[in-house]
Amino acid sequence: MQAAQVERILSGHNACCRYEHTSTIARRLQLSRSKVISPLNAAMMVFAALPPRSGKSPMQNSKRSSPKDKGRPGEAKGKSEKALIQSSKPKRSSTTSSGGVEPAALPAPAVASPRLPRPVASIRHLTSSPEADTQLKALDTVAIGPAASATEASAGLGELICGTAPVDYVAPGDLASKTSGEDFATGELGQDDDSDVEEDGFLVADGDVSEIGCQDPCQDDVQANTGDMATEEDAFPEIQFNLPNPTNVKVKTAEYLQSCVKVPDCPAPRFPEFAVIGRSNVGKSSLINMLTGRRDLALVSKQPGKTKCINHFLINGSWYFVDLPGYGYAKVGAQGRQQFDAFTREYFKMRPNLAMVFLLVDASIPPQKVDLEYANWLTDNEVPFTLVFTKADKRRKGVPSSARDSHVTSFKRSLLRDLAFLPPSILTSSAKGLGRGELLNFIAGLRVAFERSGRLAAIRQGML
Ligand SMILES: Nc1nc2c(ncn2[C@@H]2O[C@H](COP(=O)(O)OP(=O)(O)OP(=O)(O)O)[C@@H](O)[C@H]2O)c(=O)[nH]1
Ligand SMILES: [Mg+2]
Repeated sequence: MQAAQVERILSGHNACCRYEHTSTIARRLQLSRSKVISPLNAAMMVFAALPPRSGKSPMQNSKRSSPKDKGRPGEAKGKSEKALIQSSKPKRSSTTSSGGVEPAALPAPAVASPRLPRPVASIRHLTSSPEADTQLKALDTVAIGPAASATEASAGLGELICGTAPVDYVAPGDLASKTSGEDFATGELGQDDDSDVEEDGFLVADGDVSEIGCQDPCQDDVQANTGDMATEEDAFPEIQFNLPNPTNVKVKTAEYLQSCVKVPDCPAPRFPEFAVIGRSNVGKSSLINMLTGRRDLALVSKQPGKTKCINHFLINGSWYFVDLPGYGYAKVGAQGRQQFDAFTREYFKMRPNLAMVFLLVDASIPPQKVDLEYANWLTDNEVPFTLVFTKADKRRKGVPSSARDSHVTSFKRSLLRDLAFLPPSILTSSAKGLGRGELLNFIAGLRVAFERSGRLAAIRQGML
C-alpha cells in the first residue's frame, strides 16, 4: 500500500480532514503561542498524520474471534486471566553475574507500530527556551476566555471532523431517568478500598478516606461544583472537539467478547475502539459498567489489580469498549507490573482501530506523578486521549468538597508544564452516573468522525 494511495482513500472519505506531519503542527502551535495562544490554530489541526506506513498491519494476521466466544473476562478461550498472562511470559531468563536470576526481556512487538492518522488530542511543548518558560508561567495567570477557547476551537474542529449527527443518537432525556446512579453502580461502588493511594507516584497507606454511598446527599454538591469547575476549565488551553449536539446515545446491547494479553489476539479491528486506562483502582471497570448500564459487565473489585488482561466488550454490535489492567499497583510485583505495562503500551501503539483512549484520573486525590507521566507517554506516542476524572462523588473526612475541583485543576496545571494544549476532559462518578451522557455523546461523535476519517474503511479493505 503506497502512502499516496492511503492518502487518497482517506481524503476521499473525509475531504475536510487535513493530514499533516505532527511536528509541523506542533511547530505551528508553538509559533501561534508566542504571539497569542489561539486555540483556533490548534483546532484547525485535528487530524495529524505521519506518512502512512506501507505494508500490512499485524492485525490482518490476527486471529478473529466471534461474539459467540463468550465467557467472563479472564476466562476467554477457556483460559483464566492468570493462565493467559503465564502463557505470555517470556520463557528465557538469564543468570546475573551475582548469581541471581534476572527476568528475561519481554518479547519485542512483532513489527513497529503502524503510523496511522489519528486525532490529535494533546500537544507537547516542543522547545524548552526561556521564552517558552515565560509563556508557561504566564499560563497559570493568563486566562483564555471562554469565547476564545470554546467557541473558536469548536468552530475549527466542527468543520474538520464532523458534519452530521450519528445515526444512533436518541432524543435528549432518553436516558435521563436512569441517571440516579443506582442503575449504573456496580455492587461494590462506594466501598472503595483506599488502603493504597499513591502520593506523588509512591504507594502510601491512606486511612483517611470518607466512604460515600449512592444515597449520599453530596450529589447536589457535586452538581453545584461541576458548574464552578467548568468556569475554571475555560481558563485552560484545552482542545475541544465540536461533535454533534444530541445529549444522549443509547447502549442497547453490551456483551463481553474475550480477554487476551497480546495485541494480535485482539478481535478483528473492524469497529472503532475505545479503551480505558489509569492507575489500579481508579475505577476503569466501574466506568465501563456505568456507561453500558450493566452492573457486572466488567469485573470490579475494591482490591486493586483486578483487571489483568485486554478485555473486549462489543457495544450495540458496532463499537468496542476495552478494559485494561491498571498501572502503579505495587503489590502486583515488579515483573507483573512490567508485563501489564508492556502489553498495554504495545496495545496503544499497535491497535489500528483505536479511536480514543480514556485516561482515568482519580479526582478525589491530588495529582499523581504516574498519571502525569502516563499522559506524557500517550502524547509522545501520538495516542489520542481524553482525561476522565473519576470518583467525583468521593470526599475525605474533614476535606471540603471543593478539594475535588482543586485536584482536577492542579492536575491540569501540572500537565500544562509538559503540554501546550490539554486534551478534552470529563468529570465522572460511576457511583452517581455523573458524566454518563456527556461521555456517551462524546464517544458517539468520535465514532462518526472515526468512520469518516476513512481509517476503518482502509482497515476493512486490508490496506492498513
Ligand atoms: N466512591 C466511588 N467509588 C468508586 C467509583 N468508581 C469506582 N469506585 C470504586 O473503586 C474501586 C475500584 O473500582 P474498579 O472499577 O475495579 O477499578 P479499576 O480501575 O478497574 O481497578 P483495576 O482493575 O484493579 O485496575 C471499587 O471498590 C469501586 O467500587 C466512583 O465513582 N465513586
Ligand atoms: Mg478493572
